[in-house]
Amino acid sequence: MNILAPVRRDRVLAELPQCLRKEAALHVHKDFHPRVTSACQEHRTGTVGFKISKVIVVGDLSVGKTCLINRFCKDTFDKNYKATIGVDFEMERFEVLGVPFSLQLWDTAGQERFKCIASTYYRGAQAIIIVFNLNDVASLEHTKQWLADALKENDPSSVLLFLVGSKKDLSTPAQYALMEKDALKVAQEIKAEYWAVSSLTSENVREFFFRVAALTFEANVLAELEKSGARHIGDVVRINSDDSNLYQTASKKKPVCCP
Ligand SMILES: Nc1nc2c(ncn2[C@@H]2O[C@H](COP(=O)(O)OP(=O)(O)OP(=O)(O)O)[C@@H](O)[C@H]2O)c(=O)[nH]1
Ligand SMILES: [Mg+2]
Repeated sequence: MNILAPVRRDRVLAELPQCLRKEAALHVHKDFHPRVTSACQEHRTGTVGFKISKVIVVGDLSVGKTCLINRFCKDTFDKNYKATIGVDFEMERFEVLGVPFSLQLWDTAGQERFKCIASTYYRGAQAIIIVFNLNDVASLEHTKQWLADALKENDPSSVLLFLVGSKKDLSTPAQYALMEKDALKVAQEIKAEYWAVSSLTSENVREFFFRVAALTFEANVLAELEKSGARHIGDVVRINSDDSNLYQTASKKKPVCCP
């Protein structure tokens, strides 16, 4: 008997959500990898349906990490700043191509004095979301350090990276355009997918988390297929091997940001 409540209707993904900017995307395929689609149709997704994927959210203090998670998970927004002390987490259940899939979203503290507690929770992440404030260029500059710290505890060759500009509602179109230019450069450098969101207005929040869920799911199923012997039938699974993968040529083994 399944004791878990059914997945909410608005957490069902039947198609691959698209990236925000093609210049800085993890990949630009229109659909899920064909091997993933067929594995889901044929119920060959192994343990993926039972797994919980860990996603960590890092970035400077007050950039809006907690608000971003709360907007998606609870559809709430608090205009008062309450610093996260250490870490907090939320569970989100999805259904992707008919397969249940769960994300554990770890909200970490940006304040220096809580950082050492928070960093002990970085390990085992399948995706890292680095948040900066679109109205504060220093917070963008600090993203590389946040990433370097998070990667010390994780495998850079398999973790998915997202660079998220927050508080989009506070910038004028001209200011946004300027900041976006710099942010796209950073995203390309660190091989992250770029997003811009507003937790106040909800702009792109749902689209962003759906993309995180979809890409994490896809990577999990491909890894599962590879593990279950895809190599034996001469059909090697390589997530980064397709032409339309923007970041295919550079090795992900050693990100630019890491010493
Ligand atoms: N206008 C606007 N304000 C926002 C937005 N997101 C967050 N804020 C405000 O920014 C402040 C900080 O937000 P938090 O989500 O608590 O920031 P945080 O990154 O979790 O901060 P730490 O927990 O200290 O690391 C709060 O006053 C929020 O109301 C947004 O999209 N638009
Ligand atoms: Mg917080």
